[in-house]
Amino acid sequence: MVASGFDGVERRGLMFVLSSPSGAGKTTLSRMLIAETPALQMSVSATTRPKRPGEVHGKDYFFVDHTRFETMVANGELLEWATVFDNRYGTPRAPVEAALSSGQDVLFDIDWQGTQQLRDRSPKDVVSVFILPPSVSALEQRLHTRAQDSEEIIRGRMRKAGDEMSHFDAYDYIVVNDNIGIAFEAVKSILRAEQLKRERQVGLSDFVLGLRRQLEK
Ligand SMILES: Nc1ncnc2c1ncn2[C@@H]1O[C@H](COP(=O)(O)OP(=O)(O)OP(=O)(O)O)[C@@H](O)[C@H]1O
Ligand SMILES: Nc1nc2c(ncn2[C@@H]2O[C@H](COP(=O)(O)O)[C@@H](O)[C@H]2O)c(=O)[nH]1
Repeated sequence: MVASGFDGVERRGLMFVLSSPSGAGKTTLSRMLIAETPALQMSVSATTRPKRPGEVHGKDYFFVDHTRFETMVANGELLEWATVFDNRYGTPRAPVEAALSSGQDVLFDIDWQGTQQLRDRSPKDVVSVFILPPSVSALEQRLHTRAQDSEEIIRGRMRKAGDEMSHFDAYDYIVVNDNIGIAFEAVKSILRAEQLKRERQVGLSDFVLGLRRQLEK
């Protein structure tokens, strides 16, 4: 729990999840959120996919081989895991649990399968946002502009975009990422509103009772 700034009022950390078809912009939005919200911790996933140019082990992902990934699964080291685009991806459990128990919010950039697993485990603590592209042509253009995947990989990701998008209705919020500034403001507002939800603020009853007592004096 973390103090909310008022005597006796504390807040439980929440799990803020962004999902989207590949290229819709969740990594970009995640980086913007982390840069502007010092108290928000990014969950760094483990993956068996090859490192892209510029990616840093331990910052963008923990790049591991299949054997290590399966060991992490067998040892219960992952909070959720899934196969996405023929690679394995999973969320290391320990840093997330440490952050949440100290009242810190955690940001996840994970697919629909992982979101479902987190929701099944902690339905009250998960806030999920699905990011949609403004059009299919914009999505394809973004994957090309990012210039980090081969033509074959881009084609594969475009083929699977429809399937990923079909899960939009399991999410709490939907944001269309056309203008990045507007999409960022929308995502930021969702996070702020969810942080202020009554049920996340522990000790409110006593706080209000204290205010009422002062009024009765
Ligand atoms: N609103 C936007 N307008 C134009 N380009 C954008 C916008 N949002 C993101 N981009 C660009 O689109 C590309 C893909 O974005 P990003 O890597 O954030 O997508 P992603 O959803 O995280 O993809 P993946 O699931 O493959 O990791 C990047 O080059 C990014 O700069
Ligand atoms: N279920 C999980 N999905 C994850 C995790 N980390 C990333 N992802 C998703 O994989 C795809 C592809 O990512 P990319 O970096 O290779 O482009 C994307 O949808 C991510 O959200 C995870 O730990 N669990």
